[in-house]
Amino acid sequence: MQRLAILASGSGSNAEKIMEHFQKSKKASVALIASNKTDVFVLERAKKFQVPTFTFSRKEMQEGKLLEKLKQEKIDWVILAGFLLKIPEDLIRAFPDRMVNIHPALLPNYGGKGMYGMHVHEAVKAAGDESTGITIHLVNENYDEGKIIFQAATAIDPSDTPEDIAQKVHALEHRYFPEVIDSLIK
Ligand SMILES: Nc1nc2c(c(=O)[nH]1)N[C@@H](CN(C=O)c1ccc(C(=O)N[C@@H](CCC(=O)O)C(=O)O)cc1)CN2
Ligand SMILES: NCC(=O)N[C@@H]1O[C@H](COP(=O)([O-])[O-])[C@@H](O)[C@H]1O
Repeated sequence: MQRLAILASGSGSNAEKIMEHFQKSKKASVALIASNKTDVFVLERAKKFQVPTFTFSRKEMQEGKLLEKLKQEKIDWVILAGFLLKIPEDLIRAFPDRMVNIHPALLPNYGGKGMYGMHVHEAVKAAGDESTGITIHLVNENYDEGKIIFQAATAIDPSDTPEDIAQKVHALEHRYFPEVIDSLIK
C-alpha cells in the first residue's frame, strides 16, 4: 500500500477530494496532511477523514524537519495541493518523480513566483483569455517548470468574474487530480 502525504496551505478542497478518492483504495492511502499554516481549514478536513496532520514553518522546512517527518511516516508520494512555499531541492531529490503539484492554469502560461490562487484567475481575466484550465506536473527546483503530466481546459465567458473562473478551475481540479494521482501509482 503506497503512502501519500498532501501538502496544503489553505482550504484543502483538493486534499478532501484526494482523501475521498483513496478512502477505499487497495493501492494507496493518504497517510499525512502537512501544512505551513496552523489555522487553515485543510487541517479540519484531515480530522474528518482521521488523517494525521503535521504543521511546520518555512524555517523548519528549510532545516529538514519536514523531510524528517516524511521519512518517519514512510511516505512514498508527496502531493502539493495549494501549497504556497517553494520546496527545497533536498526534499525534491528525496522523492524523484514522486512529487506532484497542481497549478490552476494552463502552464507555461500564468506560472512562476506570485502566480497562486486568485492572482492567477485575476491575471487570466485581465488578459481577456477565452479559456483557462489546470496543469498537473512533477515538481522541480523552480516554480511550475516540472514535467507536465496532465492538462484540462475550460471555456471562459466574457461575463465571468475571476471568482467564476476560480469555480470552473476548481471543478476541473476536483474531477481530475485524484484520478491522475491514482494513474501514477503502480
Ligand atoms: N520547488 C517547487 N516548489 C513549489 C512548486 C514547484 O513547482 N517547485 N509549486 C508550488 C505551487 N505553486 C504553483 O503551482 C506556487 C505556489 C506559490 C507561489 C508563490 O509565489 N509563493 C509566494 C509565497 C506565498 C506565501 O508565502 O503565502 C512566494 O514565493 O513569494 C508560486 C507558485 C509549491 N512549491
Ligand atoms: N500555484 C499554486 C496554486 O495556486 N494552487 C491552487 O491553490 C488552490 C488550492 O485550493 P484548495 O485549498 O481548495 O485545494 C487550487 O486551485 C490550486 O490549483
